[in-house]
Amino acid sequence: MRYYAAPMEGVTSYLYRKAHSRYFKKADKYFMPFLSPSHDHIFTKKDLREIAPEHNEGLNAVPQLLTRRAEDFLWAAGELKKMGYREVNLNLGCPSGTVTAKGKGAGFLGEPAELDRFLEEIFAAAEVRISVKTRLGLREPEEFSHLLEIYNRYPIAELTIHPRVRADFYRNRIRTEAFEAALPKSRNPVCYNGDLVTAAECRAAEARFQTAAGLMLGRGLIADPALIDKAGGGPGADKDRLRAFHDELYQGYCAAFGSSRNAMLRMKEIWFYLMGLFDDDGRYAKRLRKAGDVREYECQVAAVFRDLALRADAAAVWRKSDT
Ligand SMILES: Cc1cc2nc3c(=O)[nH]c(=O)nc-3n(C[C@H](O)[C@H](O)[C@H](O)COP(=O)(O)O)c2cc1C
Repeated sequence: MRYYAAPMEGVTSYLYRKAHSRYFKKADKYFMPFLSPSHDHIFTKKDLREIAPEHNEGLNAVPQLLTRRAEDFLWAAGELKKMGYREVNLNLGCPSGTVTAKGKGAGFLGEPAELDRFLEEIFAAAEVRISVKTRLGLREPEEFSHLLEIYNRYPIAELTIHPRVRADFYRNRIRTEAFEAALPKSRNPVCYNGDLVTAAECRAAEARFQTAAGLMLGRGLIADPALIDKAGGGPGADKDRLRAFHDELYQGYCAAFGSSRNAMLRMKEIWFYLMGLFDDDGRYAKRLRKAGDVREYECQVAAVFRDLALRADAAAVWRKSDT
């Protein structure tokens, strides 16, 4: 089974991809957090840093676009092709209110006729492979049968399905049975995404979705960066490897931001998930979260590595706070 790293805005930057692939089993694909191509067809500095080929060397990195304008998608896909990318992913899953209000991300799923026209235009003209990351619908999982009819009209390189609707955000029960029903009906290769946190869960998904082209890991992989190693029967991470990974990432952010404070804030996003791998009753996580300056942050990180044992499987600590 192929394992992919999910795009996570604010978490899976190019520095994250680089450090992850250096210390742990490389994902077969790393999907990048979305870029929103602007009407004036200029990438921002931040976008350029993410997609720079030299920042993604040696990785199968896939840029993702969030837009509902075919013209803007085609411009960005053309630029990405010039940079050497062979696949571009379309975001049809983002549930954020500011995104869906503009009919983008999961919001686009509520306008199937528009979406069909958009897909027709981009598939007619794009010179790169186009993959799609979708939810089951905007409001109801029943919307998916019509959406799948539309997807089946186009040669989608890979259709990643996160079996929730927009209204579920990233919480609520995952609708596994809806994914299972859709899998044989897709004419395009399908990838599963959602709530895989332990190696046992990954292996169960492999067994249950044998015809799937891949499994995409999001929060579970941030919580346990060795999850792909473990799913393949390999060893988990020890504290030394995790510490080296942490330090490389932290130092990378300090250098890239020119500010250790901003680097600390970025690292706290990662710790929100990564604390799940440590046997903590909540006290260390709280101290880390509350660290007000860099010295305090570094002390708390040292304490976590010194005092806490690693769990065999990461705990999905984010479920408690309903992210
Ligand atoms: C903080 C955060 C940022 C995310 N950013 C993106 C994104 O940029 N593009 C995207 O398609 N999905 C994004 N997602 C969704 C994830 O890619 C994934 O679909 C979701 O977390 C469910 O998978 P998981 O249960 O394995 O985490 C994001 C999710 C989270 C929690």
